[in-house]
Amino acid sequence: MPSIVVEDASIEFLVYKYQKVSFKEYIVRGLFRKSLNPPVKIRALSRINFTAQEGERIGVIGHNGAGKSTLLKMLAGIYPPTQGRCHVEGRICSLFDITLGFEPEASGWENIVYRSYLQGETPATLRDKIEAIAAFSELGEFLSLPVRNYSAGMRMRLAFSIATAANPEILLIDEVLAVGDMAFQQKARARMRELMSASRLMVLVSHDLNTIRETCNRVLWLRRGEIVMAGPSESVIEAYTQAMAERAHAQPARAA
Ligand SMILES: Nc1ncnc2c1ncn2[C@@H]1O[C@H](COP(=O)(O)OP(=O)(O)OP(=O)(O)O)[C@@H](O)[C@H]1O
Repeated sequence: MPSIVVEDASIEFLVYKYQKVSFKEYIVRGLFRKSLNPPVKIRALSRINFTAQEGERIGVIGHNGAGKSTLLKMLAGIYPPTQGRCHVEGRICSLFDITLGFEPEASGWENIVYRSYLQGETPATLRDKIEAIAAFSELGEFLSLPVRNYSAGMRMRLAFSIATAANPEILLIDEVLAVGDMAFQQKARARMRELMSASRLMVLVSHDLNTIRETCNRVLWLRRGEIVMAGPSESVIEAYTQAMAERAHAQPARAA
């Protein structure tokens, strides 16, 4: 049975202020015996606790930089927690950063095969799906060409067609994807809806509160890496919108 258990999990990133240290900086900082490029700690998630079981549809909301994508990446196993524990049981499909990691010199067909294997397909299961993936992408003859020749939209179509062909137990989605042109977007939205209703556990990050309201039964509201509130979608969204309204109201007053 798919499940998620997150216990006291935190994630910290160490970032360096400068990508390169200029000669001037080298001299000035050397003069004052300061470290040339000291690392800065960014605490993206702080002591997160939550569990999710089969049948749950969890929405994650919050301001820019609140830690939503980091939470999703932790669940996908991309960022392990630097403290605490994150245990996810079940086959995962991650719908974010989907165009990363294509083999540019390989053809569209070859990329379908490589990626599908990474998603857990076997030669036997892929045999039944490969034509459907190709047809959904509508890339036709282009599938025989190296992916480096594709436009950004074509790459997105291919990535989306492959990623959504999996039958995951756990679906992790960051924002609603804008994929390809208008006609393809309609098709993609329908495919997303099918996937969402077929998945047994879903976590959706979005700024679109209507989408969250329509799709999720539980919501986590994050602020500066912490959970401010967790509970039934309607009550968390209401509290969040109220906090946003108060904030918008307070800002002009402060500026005045
Ligand atoms: N790979 C990384 N290296 C360093 N810092 C990072 C990294 N990824 C995220 N952060 C930092 O972690 C914090 C949370 O970022 P995150 O992308 O999770 O926020 P978010 O809520 O998804 O924001 P948005 O709504 O803008 O997409 C930010 O301060 C960000 O700068």
